[in-house]
Amino acid sequence: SRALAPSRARLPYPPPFPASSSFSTAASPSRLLSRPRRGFQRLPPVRAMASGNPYAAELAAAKKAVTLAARLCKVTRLVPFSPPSCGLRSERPSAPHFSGGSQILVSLVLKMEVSSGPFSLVAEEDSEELRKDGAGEILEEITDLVNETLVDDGSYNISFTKEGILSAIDDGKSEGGPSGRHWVLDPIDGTKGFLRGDQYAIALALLDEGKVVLGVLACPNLPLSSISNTNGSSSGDQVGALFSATIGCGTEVESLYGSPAQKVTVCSIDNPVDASFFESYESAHSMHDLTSSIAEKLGVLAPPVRIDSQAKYGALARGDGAIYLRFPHKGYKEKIWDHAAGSIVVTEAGGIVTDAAGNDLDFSKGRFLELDTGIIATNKQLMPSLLKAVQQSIEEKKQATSLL
Ligand SMILES: Nc1ncnc2c1ncn2[C@@H]1O[C@H](COP(=O)(O)O)[C@@H](OP(=O)(O)O)[C@H]1O
Ligand SMILES: [Mg+2]
Repeated sequence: SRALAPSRARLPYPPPFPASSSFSTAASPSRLLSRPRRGFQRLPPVRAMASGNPYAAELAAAKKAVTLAARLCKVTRLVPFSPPSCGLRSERPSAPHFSGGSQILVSLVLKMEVSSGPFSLVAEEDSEELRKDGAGEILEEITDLVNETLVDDGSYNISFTKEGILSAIDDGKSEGGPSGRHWVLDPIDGTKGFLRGDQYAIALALLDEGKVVLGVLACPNLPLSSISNTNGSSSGDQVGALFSATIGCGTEVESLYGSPAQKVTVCSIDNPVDASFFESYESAHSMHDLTSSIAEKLGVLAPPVRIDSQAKYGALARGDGAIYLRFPHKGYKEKIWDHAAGSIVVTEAGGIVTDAAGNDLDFSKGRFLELDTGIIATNKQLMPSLLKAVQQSIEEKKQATSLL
């Protein structure tokens, strides 16, 4: 086992986990994990900056948490060929490892870094599958993934047992709501994109008294330069973008692997003819026929840019495109973790995010959003004509359906 780096955790060790038996100081046995070392540096210790940002400490913790989770999501494992004498090959753990591992890591880092008040996390994963008979191996592998990511970073002199890992994932069971502070996490948003090797995001937001006050989006496969007029794939460009926004302080983007943060703003296009729009890659997630009717009414000429996950909100926030349209099929209920971080990243960049009736999104109602039909986002100039086109297209679709 490896020597652990000296602790840099801001809080006294051990951190405030429910059961003290849930962590140990010994690293778990190595399971031949390896990760791409793109010149990873230890992430700086989190400290509140005198920046005039009332959520500076929370923002720094959130950025650290999603950056570590993004590293975990890039892990490959070295396994022996068969026969073993043929050496080792690289293999990716399966998707549940990454999603569970990402949620656990974010939960642990936030708990270690943000000490004020009770800890509440509204997140997608729970431990039900991991607690089942026969899930021992996957739990062990997730535990190793988390511990090795923490050890590699070197910020924390700590290693978690399986019970500590289960308890960290269960921290995500909060119902959120209108009062107090709640972290909101999608540990891997855009699972389909993740599985295809396309776009995905680790999306983390903070609700304070029912309002989103902070959001970070780690987009490990998103090019750092604009993806306008592409399908979100990189053509040799540097990938790995980290968007961050705090209420009243604007939106920034930086490299996930370290670069100075730069302010971003939505595009200033006011003629829809010059606009392009983002939508889900998956037609099961958003009605492509409806969005094509909206685009046609607006006079948008460019084809849709279809990419997975809240990377769309990030791309919109830096002006890669002008409009985001999302219209799930009837009966689908949106979850807050699919939009909380993305929405503030766009609004702090000067954009507007509403439902199809033009109402602001309300994140204070628990784990789900209550909204009218769909979600749209664009700049202030285009919103009035976009809303009109949306409502006309929805009306036409309703009438066509009622005739069937
Ligand atoms: N039938 C459906 N309609 C709309 N959204 C759906 C859906 N099934 C899953 N989703 C949500 O759409 C998200 C992905 O959005 P996008 O299409 O923009 O990539 C998924 O996030 P996860 O991948 O985190 O589960 C999931 O929450
Ligand atoms: Mg999601």
